Amino acid sequence: MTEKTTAELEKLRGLIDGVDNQLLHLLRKRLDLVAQVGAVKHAAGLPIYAPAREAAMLGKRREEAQAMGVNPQLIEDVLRRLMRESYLSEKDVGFKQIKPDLGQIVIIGGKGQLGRLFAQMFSLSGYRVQILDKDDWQVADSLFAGAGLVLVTVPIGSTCELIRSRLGSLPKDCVLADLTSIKEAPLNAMLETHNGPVVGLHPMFGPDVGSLAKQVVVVCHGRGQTQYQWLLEQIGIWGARLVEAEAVRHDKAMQLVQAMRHFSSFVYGLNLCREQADIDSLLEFSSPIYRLELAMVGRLFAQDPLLYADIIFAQQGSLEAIADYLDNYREALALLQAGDRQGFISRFNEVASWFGDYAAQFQRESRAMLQSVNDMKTG
Ligand SMILES: O=C(O)C(=O)C[C@]1(C(=O)O)C=C[C@@H](O)C=C1
Repeated sequence: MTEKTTAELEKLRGLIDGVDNQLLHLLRKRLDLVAQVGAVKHAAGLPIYAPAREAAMLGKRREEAQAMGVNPQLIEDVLRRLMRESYLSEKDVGFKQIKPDLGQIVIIGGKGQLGRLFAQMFSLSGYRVQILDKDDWQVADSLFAGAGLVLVTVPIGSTCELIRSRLGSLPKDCVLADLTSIKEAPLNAMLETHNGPVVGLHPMFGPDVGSLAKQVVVVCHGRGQTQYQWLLEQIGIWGARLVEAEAVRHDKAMQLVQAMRHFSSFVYGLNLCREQADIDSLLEFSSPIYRLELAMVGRLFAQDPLLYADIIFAQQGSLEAIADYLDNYREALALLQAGDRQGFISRFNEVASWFGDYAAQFQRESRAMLQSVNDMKTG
C-alpha cells in the first residue's frame, strides 16, 4: 500500500469511527426510550410484543430507507435486532400480574431448566412461587393447601404416574397445568385426577430463549377455561403467542416436529462420530448451510440426553414416523445404487410440487439465516 493510500484510508476510517460512535449514542438513546415504554406497558399491563406497531414501524422505515438510497432490508435487519434487545430490557421491569389474588404457584420439577424459566417469569409478574422437587414431597400437602396453580414440568416418562399418584387432593379451584411435550396422556391423567380446572401447555422453545416474545405456547384445553383464562393472558403478557390445538393433533405433529427431527439429528451425529469425521476440517470446508446444519446437530449433544430420550420414546406413533422415514431413505438410496438419476429427479419434482409456495418461502427465510451465519465468521 502506498503512503497516500494509507493516509486516505486512515482519514476515512476515522470518519467511520465517528459515525459508529454516533450510532452508539443513538442506540443508547433508543434503549432509554424503550425502557420508558417498558415502564408504561408494565403499568398498563400491555404485552411486550406489539406486532402491529412493529409492522407499521418497519414499513415506514423501509420506505424512508428507499427514499434515501439505503437498502430497506438493512434497516429492517437492524431494527429487528434492536427489538430483540427491547424484549429483553422490557423483561427487566417485570410484567403486569393478571391475577393478584391467586394463591401461590407450585412448580413441580421447578429445578429443571424449563421449570426455572417459568418460575422466573411468574416471579417477575409478582406471583409467589414455590418449587417442589423430587426430594420435597414431605412438604407437598402444605404447599398444595394454598395453591392457585400447580404446574407439572417433570420428565415425560414420569408425568402421568406423578399426576395420578400425587395430585388427587388439590384444592378444588386450583388450576392444574403441565408443560409436557406430549399432551393427550398427561391431559387425560390431569382430568381423571383433579376435578377442578385443567389445561395442558406445551412451550415450543427451549429454556435458553431469554425472552418469550414471539415464542409459541400450544394450549390444549381441559376443563374450566374461565378459571385458567388468567394464565393464558399472563403468558400473552410475556409476549408469547398462544396456539390452541386438540391434544391428539398436537401429539401427531410432534412425531414429526420433535421425535423424527431429533432422531435424525441424533443419527447424523452418530454417523459423524462413527466415521470419526474431523470437525475442524468440516468447518473449514463448510458452506453456510452446512455450518448451520452442523450447528443444529451439534447443539443436540450439548444438552441432556434424558430430555431427548424422553421426547423420542414418548409416543408409539413416533416409532412409526421414524420407521417411515427410514423406508423413504432406503428407497432413495436404492435409486442411487441403481444409478437412477431420472428417478431421483422425478422424486425431487414430486416433493417440490408438494411443498408448493412454501419452498420459495423457506428459501427466502433461510437466506437471511445463512447471511447471519456468514456474518458471524471471524478471521
Ligand atoms: O413500541 C413499543 O410498544 C415497544 O415496546 C418498543 C418496540 C421497539 O423496540 O421499537 C419493542 C417491542 C415491540 O414489539 C414494538 C416496538
